[in-house]
Amino acid sequence: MLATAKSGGCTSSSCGSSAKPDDMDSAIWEKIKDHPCFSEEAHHYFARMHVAVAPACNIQCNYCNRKYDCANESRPGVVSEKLTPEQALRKVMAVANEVPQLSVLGIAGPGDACYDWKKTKATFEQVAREIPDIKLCISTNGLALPDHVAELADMNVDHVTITINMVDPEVGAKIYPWIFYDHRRYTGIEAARILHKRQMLGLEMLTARGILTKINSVMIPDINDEHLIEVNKWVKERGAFLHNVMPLISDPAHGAYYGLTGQRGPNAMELKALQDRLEGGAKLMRHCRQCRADAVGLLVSDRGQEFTLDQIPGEVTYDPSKREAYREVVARERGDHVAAKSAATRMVKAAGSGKSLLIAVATKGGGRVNEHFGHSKEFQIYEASPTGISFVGHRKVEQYCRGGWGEDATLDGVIAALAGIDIVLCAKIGDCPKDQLTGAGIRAMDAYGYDYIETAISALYTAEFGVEPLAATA
Ligand SMILES: C[S@@+](CC[C@H](N)C(=O)[O-])C[C@H]1O[C@@H](n2cnc3c(N)ncnc32)[C@H](O)[C@@H]1O
Ligand code: SF4
Ligand code: SF4
Repeated sequence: MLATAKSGGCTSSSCGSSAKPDDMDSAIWEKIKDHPCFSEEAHHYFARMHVAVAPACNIQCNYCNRKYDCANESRPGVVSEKLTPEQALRKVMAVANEVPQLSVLGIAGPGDACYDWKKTKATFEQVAREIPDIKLCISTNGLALPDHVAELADMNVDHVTITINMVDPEVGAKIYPWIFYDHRRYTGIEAARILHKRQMLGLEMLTARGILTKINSVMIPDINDEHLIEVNKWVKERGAFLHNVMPLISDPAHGAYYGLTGQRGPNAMELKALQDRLEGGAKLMRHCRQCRADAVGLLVSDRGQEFTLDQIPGEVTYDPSKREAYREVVARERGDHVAAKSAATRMVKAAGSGKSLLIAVATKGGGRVNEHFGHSKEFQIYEASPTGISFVGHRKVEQYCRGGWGEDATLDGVIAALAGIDIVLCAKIGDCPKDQLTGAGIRAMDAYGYDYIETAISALYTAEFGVEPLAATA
């Protein structure tokens, strides 16, 4: 639960605070307020799980090879075991009993949820009967999507992700070697043209039904990076709710075409630079973790390996009590956090400094600086600037400290992953890693351990630029 919180509860300053952005429609807020992917704010509190019931796919992307599987590997398309809808139901109930943060069930392959439709539909129908309040979510390449939009609406699927990497078939032909559509295989420009038309049609149909759509785009340097500006315009015009520009993951060991031919992915700063250029267009998602098709838990930590079928009892009965109790705690904590956040933003703006800071935060959820430096498998990246405090992404790292000891080689990797970062905030850090970070030009501090992230950043920002912190009141 939120046991790491230093303070909480419904303080007088926070009572009645709502996390709903002022410019957001209440009906939309109701749909996203506990969806960790559709709301950055919600991802500090709520968890998703994917069930790998849809292995078949109707297209080939040059970056995807679903045959390669590794339990330690966290990337899309990877799973340890494929499930039948009945096994998936058992797993969802077992997870719901153990992970109180669970709010969303997604089907993200490992192939395509709309192409492997019968299993997707059977899974959703069975789960919705047992756990009616769970949100249902799918991820698709869009080719088969228009055939199923009406059924998605009937099943109350409020959230759909379409992967759209191009709106120009010339670009598409460099990403997709073939598609399988209407009982035959298409290649080259013709394949990309059909895929493009189906993706646009699917998006328009979802928008017409009020289903929230997130667009995933894989950023592939020199193939579609500049072109994603055009993609962002097209999807915004057709009502996309979010645009998630994700980096290509490319490694020859994964066996995908791009990895084998040396196509590189972007580094963290290149990704951020493109995302910054896209600001002002379709709203960006910057907190995607590119999860496995069997991921479980808060986005910050994948607990999927705790819930393989051999660890789940043969019969499971859903008990809603833990999820209900957690929601009550979150409702209180969240109001407190919102009030703290707006006070922090005011402080940063009032500092009147023209400068920016890039800050890496070690956290295990709840919106607080509450993870030890050496235990972190990722850092959440925030930018404090004259416009306020914003979440700008995350950097995955190898856990530096295992069993009380830190490996120098691992620390070198962590430092490399933190390139461009000014300050690291964590709950605890030893002298040795702190000195090495300092040597690399990155300051690390644990003075703000267990504070809300934004509260810590505002105190740091004002201290940094020589302005007295303002009273954190409304
Ligand atoms: C595995 S796919 C499953 C859903 C569906 N077939 C699709 O492509 O949207 C989930 C997401 O992972 C992305 N993905 C797969 N392999 C990737 C890679 N090597 N690098 C970055 N993203 C990748 C896909 O583009 C898609 O957005
Ligand atoms: S559509 Fe999805 S599952 Fe199919 S090849 Fe592309 S990334 Fe992989
Ligand atoms: S891959 Fe991204 S959008 Fe999908 S569940 Fe993970 S964080 Fe959410």
